[in-house]
Amino acid sequence: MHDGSGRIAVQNLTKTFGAVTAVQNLSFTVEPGSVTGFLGPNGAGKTTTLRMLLGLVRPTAGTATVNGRQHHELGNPARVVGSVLDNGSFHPKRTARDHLRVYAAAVGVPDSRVDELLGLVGLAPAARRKAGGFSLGMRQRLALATALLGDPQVLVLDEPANGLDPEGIAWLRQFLRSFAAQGRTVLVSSHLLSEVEQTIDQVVIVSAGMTRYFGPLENLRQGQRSRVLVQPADGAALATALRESGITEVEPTQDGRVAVAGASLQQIGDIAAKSGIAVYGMEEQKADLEQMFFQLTSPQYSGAPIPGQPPAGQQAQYQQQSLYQGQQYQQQYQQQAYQQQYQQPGQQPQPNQGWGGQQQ
Ligand SMILES: Nc1ncnc2c1ncn2[C@@H]1O[C@H](COP(=O)(O)OP(=O)(O)OP(=O)(O)O)[C@@H](O)[C@H]1O
Repeated sequence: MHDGSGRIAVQNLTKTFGAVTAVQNLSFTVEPGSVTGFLGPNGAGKTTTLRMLLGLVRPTAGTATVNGRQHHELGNPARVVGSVLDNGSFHPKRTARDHLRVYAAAVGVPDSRVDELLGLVGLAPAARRKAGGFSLGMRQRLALATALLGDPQVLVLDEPANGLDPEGIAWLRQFLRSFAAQGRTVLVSSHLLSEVEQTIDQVVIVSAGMTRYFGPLENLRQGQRSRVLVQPADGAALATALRESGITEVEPTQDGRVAVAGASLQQIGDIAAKSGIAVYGMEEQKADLEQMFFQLTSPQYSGAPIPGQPPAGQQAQYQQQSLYQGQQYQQQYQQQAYQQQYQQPGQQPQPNQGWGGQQQ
């Protein structure tokens, strides 16, 4: 028997297709009661992972389970996990209603459920139209209705916003949130953070078939706190003055400015004025989650070592959550770039770089 938890657990999952490693030692968990985004660029291995979770592809190594069981062990899987992996597998001559009735019979639910779901996904007016003439967005809605027939505890959707109009996207967002609010589990893939950012509360980020981050989206946001870039006459003196005032997140930037986190423009200006340090400019940099996402996933394209990626074979321990880790790797990466910049012939560190040895 499965454990009924609604938990998705992916452990050390690997899939190779000949010479192509689509998924490499991937580990993450998805808890019930939340909407989890499964994010990564094209070709990152999202669909392959979901297909392994749904028993459509056999893993080369590792496991992907729902309720502690692999898909083929779930009994009547449609009652446990509903999924939309593609939206084109309808008999083109069959009406939406007939399509759902065929599946309802297979799952073992009454026809009344079909009409209920047609209404829920907004397809009631098109119930007697043939699916072959449906738009992409209508096919998405029909696919979702099919996934929901068995009233599953877990919903797995691959790029569900594809083809939906803005109204459809807003509806889907609302629907997924209320589904999760009932204590159910939602895993939804996308290659665009902006597309799912308002829907999800947890996130799994993959790149080149490997887990880059998983945990609350909020942690990722906090890691991208706003900061103020200050152009002072004397960076070292400003850093000292700020630290003496209890503002400790201060570091020099590559362009000779001072980056300050955890303080407002006004606070910094007041401290500088009190200490007699001239300030020629201040700029507030807002947190940019998209940028963070891009930094986490872009090495897939560049072939560069992935910051935050543990050495091969240690990914199971990498696991999650720690944005702190992510930040560390990011900083390490930035520092390397910084060092490389000044290692180039003819370039010297600027005089106000690295003061106080405080850069973290
Ligand atoms: N059946 C297959 N045979 C060979 N290679 C495959 C197969 N399925 C997937 N791949 C390869 O595995 C890698 C991951 O593909 P996958 O479709 O899982 O990525 P994805 O993250 O879902 O991408 P997208 O956002 O573009 O859908 C790609 O390099 C892809 O070409």
